[in-house]
Amino acid sequence: MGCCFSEPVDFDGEVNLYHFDLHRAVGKGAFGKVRVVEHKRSKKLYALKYIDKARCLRQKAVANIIQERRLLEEIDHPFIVNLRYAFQDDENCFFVLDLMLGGDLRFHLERKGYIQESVVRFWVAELSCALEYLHRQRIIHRDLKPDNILLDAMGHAHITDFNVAIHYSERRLHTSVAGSMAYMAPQVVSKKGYTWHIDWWSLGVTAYELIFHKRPFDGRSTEKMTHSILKDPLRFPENAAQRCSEDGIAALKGFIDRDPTTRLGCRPDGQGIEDIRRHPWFAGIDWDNLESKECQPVFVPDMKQANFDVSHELDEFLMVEKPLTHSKRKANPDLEKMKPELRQLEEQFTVYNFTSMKRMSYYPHNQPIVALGADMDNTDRTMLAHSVTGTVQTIVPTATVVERSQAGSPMLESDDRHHHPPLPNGAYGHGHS
Ligand SMILES: Nc1ncnc2c1ncn2[C@@H]1O[C@H](COP(=O)(O)OP(=O)(O)OP(=O)(O)O)[C@@H](O)[C@H]1O
Repeated sequence: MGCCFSEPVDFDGEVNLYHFDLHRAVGKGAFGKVRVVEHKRSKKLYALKYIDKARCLRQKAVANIIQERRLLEEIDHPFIVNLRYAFQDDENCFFVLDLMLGGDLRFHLERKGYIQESVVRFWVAELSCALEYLHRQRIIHRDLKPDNILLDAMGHAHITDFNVAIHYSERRLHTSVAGSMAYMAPQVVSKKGYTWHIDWWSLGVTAYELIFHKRPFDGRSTEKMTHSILKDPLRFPENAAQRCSEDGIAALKGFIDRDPTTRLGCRPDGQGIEDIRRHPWFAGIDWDNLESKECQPVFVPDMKQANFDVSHELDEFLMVEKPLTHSKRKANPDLEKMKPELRQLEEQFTVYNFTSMKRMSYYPHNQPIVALGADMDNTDRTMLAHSVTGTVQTIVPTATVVERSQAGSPMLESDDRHHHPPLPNGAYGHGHS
């Protein structure tokens, strides 16, 4: 959808939606859509995630959005979906993120039925680098699962969705229940206190699910699920040997270890990544080239078809949902007259522009991390030509709609931020679908 606003765009002023051309919708989040955008001056492609302020207020998620915005500002890593710009208009808050045209792992799992061990091993290696980096930045993701891992057009894996991520400190353990139940570590569900070790458990559960298309712990109610996570022995399907090598099974057992002091990746000195690098499952990984994205991914997404659920844009096409349009901000909004949460968004969801602002760390001893750059290479541009062309008004679906099974809605029972009302199933969350 091109901009019909005739005034020239002020690229030297603060970044806003007029700096971008809007293309296809590629995903749907809890508070709005995700669509491909092109920066009008640099011609680079990004993903625009927009958050409907009114919906965000109704679901009492303002603090989460601001927290996500702040955390993303501190992060820049090759295997993380990095923030490039942030801004707001009167209706929405916007995140402009690295574009991932390869789809999320839930999509691929549903499409394929299960994922080959060698593919999962490669992703786990890349994701291990990202997790080690996050933990060094003192961030716990808390919601690692196939839905929150996105592939770029080449097939490299990236962590996204920092909705319930938090900073940790050595001084206290967290007790809030946050994340998606099936992937929660025993230390989360038991409420006895946890820190960054929990992300390695979730990575293990994710890898298990991708290989066997089955989760290791399950239960129809919160109680049964909690019991399963705390007590059920880790079992593997009967045909496990056909899908996974002994080294692979050993690595899964290493990550899905109830004891965080012996869990793979969790050495007390923070050097657990060394144990992963040395683990026989990863023997074939060239770790030095891996982090610089010089290793060829084992699975390359098929870019001739859409790697996302195309029904998202049908909502707009059929006018079920209002399409996103460029709109000018009201000059000088009266903060005094605003609802407190709206005012908080107005004041705290500040503008971010990676080209002019250094990555901020809220921890003084951490050096600011210089942005790595968000170059969209020619491969991505070609992919766009194949799969993301067209404007929202003229879009017709080009691929079969794949049913996405929900992996359990993310939930947050917060002592870290604010309280969220219980969902009908008794879990706590902010109404994610
Ligand atoms: N950077 C990106 N590039 C391409 N697609 C993306 C990108 N970010 C998100 N998407 C797509 O949009 C979907 C929703 O995004 P995301 O999970 O970040 O939203 P959310 O509001 O946090 O939603 P939820 O918490 O319900 O998962 C993703 O599952 C993915 O398919």
